[in-house]
Amino acid sequence: MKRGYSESSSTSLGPPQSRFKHNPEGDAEFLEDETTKKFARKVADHYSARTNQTLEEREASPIIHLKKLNNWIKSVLIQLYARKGDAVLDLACGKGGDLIKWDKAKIGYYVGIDIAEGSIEDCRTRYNGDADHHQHRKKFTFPAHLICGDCYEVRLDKVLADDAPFDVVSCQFALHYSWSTEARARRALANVSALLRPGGTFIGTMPDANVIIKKLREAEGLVFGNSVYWIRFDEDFSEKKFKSSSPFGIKYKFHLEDAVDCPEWIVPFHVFKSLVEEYDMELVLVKNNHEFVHEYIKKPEFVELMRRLGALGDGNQDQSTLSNDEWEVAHLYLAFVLRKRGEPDRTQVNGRRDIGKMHISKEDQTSNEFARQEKPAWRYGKAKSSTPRTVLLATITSGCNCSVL
Ligand SMILES: C[S@@+](CC[C@H](N)C(=O)[O-])C[C@H]1O[C@@H](n2cnc3c(N)ncnc32)[C@H](O)[C@@H]1O
Repeated sequence: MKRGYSESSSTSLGPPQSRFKHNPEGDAEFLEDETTKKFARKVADHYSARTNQTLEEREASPIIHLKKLNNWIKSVLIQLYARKGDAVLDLACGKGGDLIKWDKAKIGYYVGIDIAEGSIEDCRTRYNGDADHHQHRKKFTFPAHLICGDCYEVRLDKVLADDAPFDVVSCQFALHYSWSTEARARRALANVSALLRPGGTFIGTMPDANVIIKKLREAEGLVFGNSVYWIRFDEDFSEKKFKSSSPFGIKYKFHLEDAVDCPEWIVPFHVFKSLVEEYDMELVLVKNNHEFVHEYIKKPEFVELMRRLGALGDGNQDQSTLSNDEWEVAHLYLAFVLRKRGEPDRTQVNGRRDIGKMHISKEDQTSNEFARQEKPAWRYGKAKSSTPRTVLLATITSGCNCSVL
């Protein structure tokens, strides 16, 4: 496993695979139609255009407490599942907002990938010591490799052959962007599975389909929301029913003040759960973010972190706290933990916890809003024909603490 400096490079790849069977070694090209590409670009452009905020701008955000709450949730996941020396793959890493969290976990190596060029550039700046944000911050203790590319289209096992296997893969608030087609959803999971070591952990946060569909069904029309967000479904879904044969491509427009304004896709969790099993991963934990907060806020180490982050005020003079509307947005998301099947190679594991202790409790099973419709079980859709293409990935590599580019 390479952990030091390697040259920047461009890689041209065409993602292979059968669409309907897990076939990691398959080499048939799968192709995306123009609409899929257009939406992936729309998402990339949206995030790319979001500039870094100053500390003052950030504090003035109408969703500042929600941002802090989300950071707390991600920190808890990282503290629970990352261990000293771990090799970490951060899929859809964005501007590197989790770099400090990984540093606190004392990881040994970090690879961050995002489709948005602007975000990867901001991530690089942050890693190298951004003047505005981390003026007094010490350098990160782990070497990093940053890549701009589409994690849901490209075969990352080829791109990251020298970096794998990883102990932890993380995909925070981003996996649902892969659910625009079955091929992309499969590519995302095939990438995670191929890059995790046996016994390795996949942690993430994504929209909770059950909550969103329930809200849609309760709404008068196809739009619902509050003062900080709205969600709008297309007319195609005016009956608010979803065919069990098509669990992919259920698109809605998501607007979150000062954060998101782009197309997103529903991830029916029970389909997700059966799909991850095809890719040799098993569910360890799933909790709606409300439940996640209620559970982990009870633990002394995480209460203190919450106080420091200030999502619920600092317990002293600072009376400001999460608004009801921000709390409603938190309900739209869930946190999950998956484990790659197989026995970890103990000679290569960096003193991590006994993973045998993890289990799925009864409460971890989410209620299934989809089951209310007439066809309870989802089946996977049929393939559409497609034409060949290749994908360019630009990679930026940094050695131990050295600035890059
Ligand atoms: C809500 S942001 C989350 C960023 C980061 N994970 C965090 O928690 O701060 C979603 C991220 O997903 C990235 N993204 C969306 N589609 C992607 C794709 N196909 N490949 C890689 N990144 C993608 C976006 O560019 C954006 O940075």
